[in-house]
Amino acid sequence: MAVGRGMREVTLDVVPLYWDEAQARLMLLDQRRLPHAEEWLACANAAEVARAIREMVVRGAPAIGIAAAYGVALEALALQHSDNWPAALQPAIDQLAASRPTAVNLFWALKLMGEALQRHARQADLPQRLLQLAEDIHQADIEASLSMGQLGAELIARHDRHPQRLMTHCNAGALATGGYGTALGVIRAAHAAGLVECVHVNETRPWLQGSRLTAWELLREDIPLQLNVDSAAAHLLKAGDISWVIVGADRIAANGDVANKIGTYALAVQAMHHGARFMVVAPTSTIDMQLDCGEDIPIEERDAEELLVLNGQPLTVPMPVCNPVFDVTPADLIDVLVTEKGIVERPDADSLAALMSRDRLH
Ligand SMILES: CSC[C@H]1O[C@H](OP(=O)(O)O)[C@H](O)[C@@H]1O
Repeated sequence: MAVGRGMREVTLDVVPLYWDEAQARLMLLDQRRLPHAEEWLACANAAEVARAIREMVVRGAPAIGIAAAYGVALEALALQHSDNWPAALQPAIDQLAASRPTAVNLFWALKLMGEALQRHARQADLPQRLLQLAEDIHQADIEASLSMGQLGAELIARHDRHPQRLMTHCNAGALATGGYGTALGVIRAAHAAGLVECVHVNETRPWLQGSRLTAWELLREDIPLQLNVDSAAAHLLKAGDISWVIVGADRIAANGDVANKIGTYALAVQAMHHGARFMVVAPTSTIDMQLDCGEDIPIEERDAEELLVLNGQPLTVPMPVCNPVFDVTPADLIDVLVTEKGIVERPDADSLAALMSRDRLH
């Protein structure tokens, strides 16, 4: 899939979801099966999309928002001849909103779809308009990732033009977005510019987004990596030869605090202590200007089974479990935020407000 309206053509090796025009279905690459199998799930309505989000068939803040947008379009196509059309769509939107609580992109996309629904409620082609909006949201996300990749790689080059050792956490790659990726988008662009000696990939327990998803993406493109257990990150940073820790985000509060995969906060403290720069890469659809600070971000708790069972096999015996799957990194631990609207050094409330008032760079 080649993309890039008015931008350099980039071939996207991995796209985690697409609209199947012939079947009128949303196709999702089942990320629970990767890297061992590439299986696609066809979604016919909003309930199936909501379940796929909840069960992490599709995951990653931007990808969740895009999938939810297609979910609204799917439901509109299914309900367009029902009695109380288009009011009948609201339960589906509510069901999608209830699928996962932390990634604000989900609510951002549903808000856009809801506004379009109101604006075009009396149009006979309302379902087609909603589908076009979902496709536009998807395309805009890909273009945002391409822009952020370039901006982040140029920033890395400004600090040091030699090949460098980088570290990433979880999966903020093509699989977490509409394609190309946020943190991995920067790593892809940096690798293309000859700036990557090695990517240290944190396995990211318990769901293993690093060892199963990020590693799968990097191996496919021959981007050099080394996998490590999460608890080795501090030891690796202590050696002093990792120049950047680069991560994605699920929700960024108005003061610059960042919610991301559990373990990100510890990584930011370790990076600060050992002199590695900390880069967060996220489209502005991840910024929640309605939340003053990170302590207000809802943190998802997932099932105990994620810690106790792996691939259907018990890892240990049943016991009480605490499984928060996100944490909040205070803005003062973040060296730079890369968005499609530009770069913010040392993000805070003022610089984020200024960023959000900017137009997109291109
Ligand atoms: C580009 S956003 C990716 C973001 O989402 C991941 O969470 P999950 O796999 O639970 O959806 C993780 O926080 C990544 O940084």
